[in-house]
Amino acid sequence: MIWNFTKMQGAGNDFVVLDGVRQHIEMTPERARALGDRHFGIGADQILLVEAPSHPEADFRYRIFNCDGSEVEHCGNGARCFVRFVHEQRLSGRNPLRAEIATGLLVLDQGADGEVRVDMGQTRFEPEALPFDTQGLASRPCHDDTLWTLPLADGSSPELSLVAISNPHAVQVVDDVDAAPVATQGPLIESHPRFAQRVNAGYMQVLNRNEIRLRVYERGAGETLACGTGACAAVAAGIRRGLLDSPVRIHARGGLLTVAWDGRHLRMQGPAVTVFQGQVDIDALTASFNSKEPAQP
Ligand SMILES: N[C@@H](CCC[C@H](N)C(=O)O)C(=O)O
Repeated sequence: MIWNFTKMQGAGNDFVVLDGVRQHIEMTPERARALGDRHFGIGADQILLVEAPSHPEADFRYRIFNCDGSEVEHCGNGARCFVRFVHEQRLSGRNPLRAEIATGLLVLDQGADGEVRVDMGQTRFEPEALPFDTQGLASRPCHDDTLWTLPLADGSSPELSLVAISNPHAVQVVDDVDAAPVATQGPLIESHPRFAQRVNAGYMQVLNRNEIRLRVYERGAGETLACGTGACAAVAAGIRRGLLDSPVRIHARGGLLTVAWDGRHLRMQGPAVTVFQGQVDIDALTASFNSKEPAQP
């Protein structure tokens, strides 16, 4: 079966975007893994699927798959690419657009400058929202936030802010984001058994009250060049810790995002770029991906 696709990126966080309105797309974890693979597939951090909505107030349903095949609740950089895709493919001329995600409705607006602004929906901070098992763990109040100390197998014990932007985030503050142990400690946090649905691990360096540097080890994708929901989580955590004031400029390795927070709504702004379009034989691709040698231990 041949699928048309579009390759897109938002601040270097890259996507394969599929129109599931005009073509029949049956996504599976195996197909998402094959599409996302950087050697056997097209290569992407996430696969985005645009479908007809089930919610009466939504224009489209927006589904997200990590490159490990897991379907997830939200993707901020992907949300901006979703708007550009819908407009460029002439699926709709509406602006703003309303997109249905697993946890509710997003409102997305493309400006004349090409930047897309997203109202990121509900934000929660209580451990059950991620969920995170706090039993027996040390914590301390920090301004309006609660920091949880999580002992890890590498001997480190980061102090984490918990934020759910529909998807789960654990954010820590570091002195120098370039020296942060993202590649080694990130996976230990991501798959820690206290996070029953795994977690995105954020590392934030505060430059001043309106500017941070950020790296994120993403659940199901590893470190990406930028993470939109991670940026929102870091800003909310930084404001709750008393370190930041809205709006905040976020320097990720792949580009610049801006996030504003009024205590209720998080609004994110940033680029969304089409890279190329193509066609893929999904059955042939999945078969060749599945025939590769298993990774050596
Ligand atoms: N890159 C994304 C987040 C994608 C989902 C995330 N890895 C998860 O599993 O929750 C973004 O821009 O927000």
